[in-house]
Amino acid sequence: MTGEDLLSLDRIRSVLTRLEDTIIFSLIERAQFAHNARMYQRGAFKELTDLGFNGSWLEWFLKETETFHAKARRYTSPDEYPFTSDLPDPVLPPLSFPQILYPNKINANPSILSFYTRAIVPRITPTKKHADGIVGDEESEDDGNHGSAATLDVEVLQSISKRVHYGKFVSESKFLDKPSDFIPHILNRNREALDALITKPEIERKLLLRLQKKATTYAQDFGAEGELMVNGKVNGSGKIDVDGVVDLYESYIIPLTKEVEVDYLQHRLDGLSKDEIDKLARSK
Ligand SMILES: C=C(O[C@@H]1C=C(C(=O)O)C=C[C@H]1O)C(=O)O
Repeated sequence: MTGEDLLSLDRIRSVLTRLEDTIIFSLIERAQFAHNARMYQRGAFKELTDLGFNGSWLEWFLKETETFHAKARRYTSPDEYPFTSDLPDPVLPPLSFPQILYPNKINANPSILSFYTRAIVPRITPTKKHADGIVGDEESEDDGNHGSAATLDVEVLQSISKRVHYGKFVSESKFLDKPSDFIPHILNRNREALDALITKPEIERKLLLRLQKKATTYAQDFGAEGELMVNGKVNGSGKIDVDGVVDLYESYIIPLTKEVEVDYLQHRLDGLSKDEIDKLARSK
């Protein structure tokens, strides 16, 4: 596949569509376990502070998992971004990937980790509604499955991270399609104009409709039995908060993908001479 094929917007969008399934299925799996709020609180596990690690249980899981994956050269791939900083070098020589993206250091994972632990996990995990109708408190919302739940959290986070950072490929594709549209706004550092250029409302609308259908179907066909609270009421039919999946995309994943697109474009001319920029602007 040539660099041009790899940057085909249709091909890139088909990868984004496929990642919807990965994200939904990993959310369904995570939703089988309790919120386990302690897992996201720094210093909540004495076993970790005794080891000298002051982060949360999930941050420790990410560090341990990503340390191994880094040694296996996972993060030399242009579509893989770690949540953990200061990872070891790969034990294998890096694979040679075609240089498709313009060199950049954009990593949106801190934002992804924050919205996932604060807004998504509490919403998609079961809230026990006790016989007296009182929703469970933090203590009762812990099923002790801290290893299984964190393993699934890492899977969800890795799939959301891949999806959001694919915004770089989207931006490179749109930029090369019409550099003259973007260059004036990059030079003027006009984020608003760049955001308007990359935003495709119809694509977003169709995506959210498709997502609603997928999440409903998958939840009915693949979710485990169980009553979950959705917006404060027991949702006996669904096995995952379908509205929560759509909201995840509408309120977090799409806006963050577009932020990555604009961040990428803002640095797309870094290091180029005036002549090189003028040549790009004249090309299309
Ligand atoms: C990803 C794209 O860019 C933007 C972001 C989208 C998203 O995150 O789903 C969808 C359309 C655009 O507003 C695209 O054009 O496909």
